[in-house]
Amino acid sequence: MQKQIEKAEMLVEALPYIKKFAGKTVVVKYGGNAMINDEIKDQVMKDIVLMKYVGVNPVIVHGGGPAINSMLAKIGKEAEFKMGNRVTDEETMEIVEMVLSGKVNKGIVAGINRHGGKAIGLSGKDGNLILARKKYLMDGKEKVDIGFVGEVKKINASIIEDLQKDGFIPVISTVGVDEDGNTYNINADYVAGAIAGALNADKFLFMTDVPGLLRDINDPSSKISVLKYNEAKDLIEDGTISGGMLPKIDACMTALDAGAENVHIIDGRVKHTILLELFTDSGIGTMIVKDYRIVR
Ligand SMILES: Nc1ncnc2c1ncn2[C@@H]1O[C@H](COP(=O)(O)OP(=O)(O)O)[C@@H](O)[C@H]1O
Ligand SMILES: CC(=O)N[C@@H](CCC(=O)OP(=O)(O)O)C(=O)O
Repeated sequence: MQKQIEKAEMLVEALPYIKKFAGKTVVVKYGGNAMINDEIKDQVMKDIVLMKYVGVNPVIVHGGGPAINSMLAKIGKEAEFKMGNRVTDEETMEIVEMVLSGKVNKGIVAGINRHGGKAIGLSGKDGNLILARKKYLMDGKEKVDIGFVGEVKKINASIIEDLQKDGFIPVISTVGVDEDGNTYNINADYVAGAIAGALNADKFLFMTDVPGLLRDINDPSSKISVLKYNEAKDLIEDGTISGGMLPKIDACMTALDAGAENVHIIDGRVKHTILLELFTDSGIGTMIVKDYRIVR
């Protein structure tokens, strides 16, 4: 009996947090590296369903880099990245679309629905949700062409809002399209940031494979709990923020600039990390706050 009472008390403790987020939009970027463990993945699906049941409106934007890499390996093709972007030729684009908008997207949709949620899967092509244009990298003053890689031109947020009104949980793969119907591969972090901004999300969560932003990447205890804009600039310049963390920090700032509130990088390998972040006072991960804008 005592155990049951303790469980009931835990639920009651969550009440103020549940009230705080009821009716609010929470954008979750679910990174490919956070999806690797099936057991944790199933818990994430349950957490998302629970969020919806207590009145929160989750929007899931997912990656799937590791799944793309393993499909490329199966056809004997090596993955190549430049400044965090996959070099995407025509054949790679086909694989990216099959893996992200097919296997990964439908896997998440089925996982949520299996636990009683009402998820609907979309790619950026559905209703022109993610209008894109070709992205070039800059190497000094030189433009570098990396193929069918895109950047977000516009998010048609009304599609997401309509689905939310009808009680659906939108699950979005980050394959974009331009006005001529060309397909683009877009880094999921950037899309998630643009969507969180376009929806004025009340909370934007990055689920990845580190405890948060680390001062020393080899030391999990060096986690930075709160990161301000001006500090981010220094940490980028001194190389502390590198690789896959760069687009995340960039996307956090884009989302904050566009009107999102409460942006966090959290560890997707930890059980119930979303629930911990939303419904308890345990300060997990790294919160990114806006003080003043980085000029770079
Ligand atoms: N300062 C830092 N703190 C934490 N992680 C960092 C940092 N700089 C670079 N990273 C890298 O960023 C990675 C997360 O990005 P990424 O691999 O793209 O994951 P995801 O698939 O979740 O998008 C970490 O695994 C880590 O290797
Ligand atoms: C252009 C570009 O790099 N696109 C990414 C899209 C998937 C992604 O971002 O997945 P994660 O979130 O798991 O890293 C890619 O092809 O890997």
